[in-house]
Amino acid sequence: MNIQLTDAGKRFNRDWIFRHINFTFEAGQRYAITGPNGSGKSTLLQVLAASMEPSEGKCRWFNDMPAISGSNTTISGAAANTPGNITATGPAETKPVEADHVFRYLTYAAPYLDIIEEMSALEFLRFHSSFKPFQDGITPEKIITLLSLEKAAHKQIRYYSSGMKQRLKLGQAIFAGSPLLLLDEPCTNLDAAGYALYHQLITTYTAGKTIVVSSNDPQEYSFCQHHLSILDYK
Ligand SMILES: Nc1ncnc2c1ncn2[C@@H]1O[C@H](COP(=O)(O)OP(=O)(O)OP(=O)(O)O)[C@@H](O)[C@H]1O
Repeated sequence: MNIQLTDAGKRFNRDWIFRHINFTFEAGQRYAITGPNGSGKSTLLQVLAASMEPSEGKCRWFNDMPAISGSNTTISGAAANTPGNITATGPAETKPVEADHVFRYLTYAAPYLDIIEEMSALEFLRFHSSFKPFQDGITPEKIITLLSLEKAAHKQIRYYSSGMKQRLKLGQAIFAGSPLLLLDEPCTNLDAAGYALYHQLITTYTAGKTIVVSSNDPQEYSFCQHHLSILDYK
């Protein structure tokens, strides 16, 4: 997934959060959006996710993945070209993606996005995979093991600690087959072992994905080749 911002700006009421961003997020590359608290990192991430429209300028998306394999089962009526897996089966092609369809191409983990706490982790992952398939060979059971959540697999998520919930959020986002991975403060509530797990999962399971991390913590985005400072667009 390639994302192009052209003279993009966002304001809430009279306050401009950022302005005049001309920037392209290239497919398969890793980006950090940095800046102090309240500077607009999460707002920009939401614009990239098409969950928020820019107030001026444009945000455009292009799917330049190779042709896609994998199941396309969905609960939201997604079209047949919904990404089911990042496995290449044909030549690459570049197609614009409508803002309304961008959600089909991404997964997003953020402190302000809720998970369904009435479900167990296993139920939640199975539910999620019914409309956004995981990568080839990855099952909900395997994810539980990789996240070291075996003992709590059947426990309702509402009884999870904050760090366990964050592991689950990361697993749901990272193991998906979709080409765009958006992470807002991905290590929130994680301990040292959680940080290590995060880096191991990024290293092992995100080949070919476009990743954008919004963060103040260099440990969260140490693998990103490109940095975009929000303060440069005030
Ligand atoms: N829906 C909204 N309506 C009005 N103002 C908003 C809204 N969302 C965010 N803001 C304001 O926009 C500014 C940027 O917020 P944002 O959450 O993007 O910052 P951030 O850089 O991600 O901060 P942090 O590092 O604390 O997470 C803040 O001043 C915030 O109060």
